[in-house]
Amino acid sequence: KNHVCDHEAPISDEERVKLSPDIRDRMVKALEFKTISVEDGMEDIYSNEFVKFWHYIYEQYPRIFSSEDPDVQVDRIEFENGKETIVVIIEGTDRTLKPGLFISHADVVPAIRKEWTHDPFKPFVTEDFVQARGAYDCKSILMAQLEALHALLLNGEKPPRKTYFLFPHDEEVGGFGAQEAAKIFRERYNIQSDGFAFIIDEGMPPIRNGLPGVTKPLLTIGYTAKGYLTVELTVNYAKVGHASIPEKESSITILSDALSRINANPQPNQFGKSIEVEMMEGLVPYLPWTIKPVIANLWLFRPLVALAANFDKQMNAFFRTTSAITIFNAGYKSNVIPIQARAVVNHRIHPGQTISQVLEHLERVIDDDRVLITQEEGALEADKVTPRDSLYGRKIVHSLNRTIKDIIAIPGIFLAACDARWLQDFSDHIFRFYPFVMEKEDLPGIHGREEKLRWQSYEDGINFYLDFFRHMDENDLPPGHTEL
Ligand SMILES: CCCCCCCCCCCCCCCCCC(=O)N[C@@H](Cc1ccccc1)C(=O)O
Repeated sequence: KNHVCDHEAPISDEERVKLSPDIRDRMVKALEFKTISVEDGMEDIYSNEFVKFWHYIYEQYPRIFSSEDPDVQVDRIEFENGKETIVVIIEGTDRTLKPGLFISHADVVPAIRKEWTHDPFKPFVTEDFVQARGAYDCKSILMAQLEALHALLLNGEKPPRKTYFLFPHDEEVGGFGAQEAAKIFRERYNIQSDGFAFIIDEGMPPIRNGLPGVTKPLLTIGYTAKGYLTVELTVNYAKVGHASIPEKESSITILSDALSRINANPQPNQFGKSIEVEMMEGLVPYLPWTIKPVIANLWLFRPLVALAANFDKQMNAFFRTTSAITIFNAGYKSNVIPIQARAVVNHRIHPGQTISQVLEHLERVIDDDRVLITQEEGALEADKVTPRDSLYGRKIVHSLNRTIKDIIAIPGIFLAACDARWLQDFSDHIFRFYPFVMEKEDLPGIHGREEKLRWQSYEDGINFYLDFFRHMDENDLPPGHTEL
C-alpha cells in the first residue's frame, strides 16, 4: 500500500504557529544551559545547570508549570545528584481513552570547544539555523512539545486523551530517569502493562537527499529499535621485554588481529527478518526509475538488495548488527612492550538477532583463546515491533504530511537507542522519530560537532506536535488518507 497521500491537505495558515522572535529566543536561551551528561567515573559539575534549566523552563511556560488548572499536573522525580526527571500530565477531554506518552530528554552529550567554530553553549544564530550542543538532540523536541502544548492550552483547548510528557535527565548515560519513571507510572499513577495507547520518543531524523535519487525529506519512523551489546576485549600477553628485541607477537598485535577479523567478518545479513522489507517497499514510489524496478520486485531481487549492505554504511546499519570499535588502549612508554591491550566494541543488534547469537559469531570470528571477551553490563535485545497498521502510526504520518512540506514518512528501524526502551511494557505502539527536517550534511552534528537545528524545521515540528495533539483520538482517518 502507498503510505502517503499526496492530496493530504496542509494545515491552514490560521492554524499554523509562526516562528515568532519569542519562540526563537526561548530555544536559543534553552541551549545555553550546560545540561551535560558525563560518563561514569568523570567529574560531574553540571547538576546546577539542570536546576537552572528547569527554573528557566518553568518561567517560560507558566500555563503549564504554574497553572491553577486542575487538569495540568507537574511531578518532579528527584535523584541523589540533585538532578530531576520531570513529568507533566494533562487531562484530556475524553476520560475513557487510554493516555498517550511523549518522551524527550533534557540532557546532552559533552562538546569539545576547540572542535567547534563557536562555543557549543553560546548558540550561533543565523537566519536559517541555530548551532549549539543539543540543538537537535534533544532540546528541539523538548522545546517544540512545550511550545505546542503551551499554545494549545493558551487557546483554551485540551488534547482528546490524557497526555503524559516525560522529560528525563540522563538518557545519554543509561536512562535511570526513565527507569524510575516507569516505576512511578506503575506505583503512583496506577498505569499497568499496555496502559498507554502509544509512546512517542526521539528517533530517526527526516533527511533531505538522504538516499541517492531521493531528494525529498525521508523519515524512517522507528517501529522498532536496535538492541545493543558492548564487549571488552582484553589480551594479557606476558612475553615482554626490551623494545629493542621484540617478540613476533605482542598483546597489541594479537588484539589488532582480532579487531581486523571482526571488521572483515561482519555479523550476518538479516535483510527480511524484521521491518526493513516494508521499509524498502514503502520507498518504492519515491525512488528514481533506475532503482525502482529492483525494489518494487523484492521477490526476485531480494538477494541483490541484501547485498547493498556491503557497499553502503546506512543500508549496512539497517540490514545487520553493526560492530563499532570505540575504545582502544595499550602501552605507556615508547620503549616498553606492554603486557595488556584492551579494546571496546559496541554492537547495535538487529531485531533479527539475539545477544547470544552476536556473541557466538564474535567468538567464532576471533577464534583466539588469548583474547578475553567480557560482556559489559546493560546489554539489551532489540525492541519489540509496533504493528505496521497501527492507527497511531497512520495519525502520526497524517500530521507529518499536513505540517511538513514534501515529507516521506515510512516505517523502519531506529538504528540507535532511546528511553522508550525502558517503557516498552506500557505500550505495543511505540514510535521513534524527530519531526525536524535536516540536510544530509547536518547528520554528523548529532553527538558530533556543529550540531544544528534549522528554523523552518523547528516551526514545522512545533506545528506537527500541535496538529497531532489535536487529533490523537481513536477516530480513524477518512478513507483515502494515510495508509501504512
Ligand atoms: C532511508 C534513510 C537513510 C538515512 C539513514 C540515516 C541514518 C541516521 C542515523 C541517525 C541516528 C540519529 C540518532 C539520534 C538520537 C540519538 C539517541 C542516542 O544517542 N541514544 C544513545 C542511547 C544510549 C545507549 C546506551 C548507552 C547510553 C546511551 C545511543 O547510543 O544509542
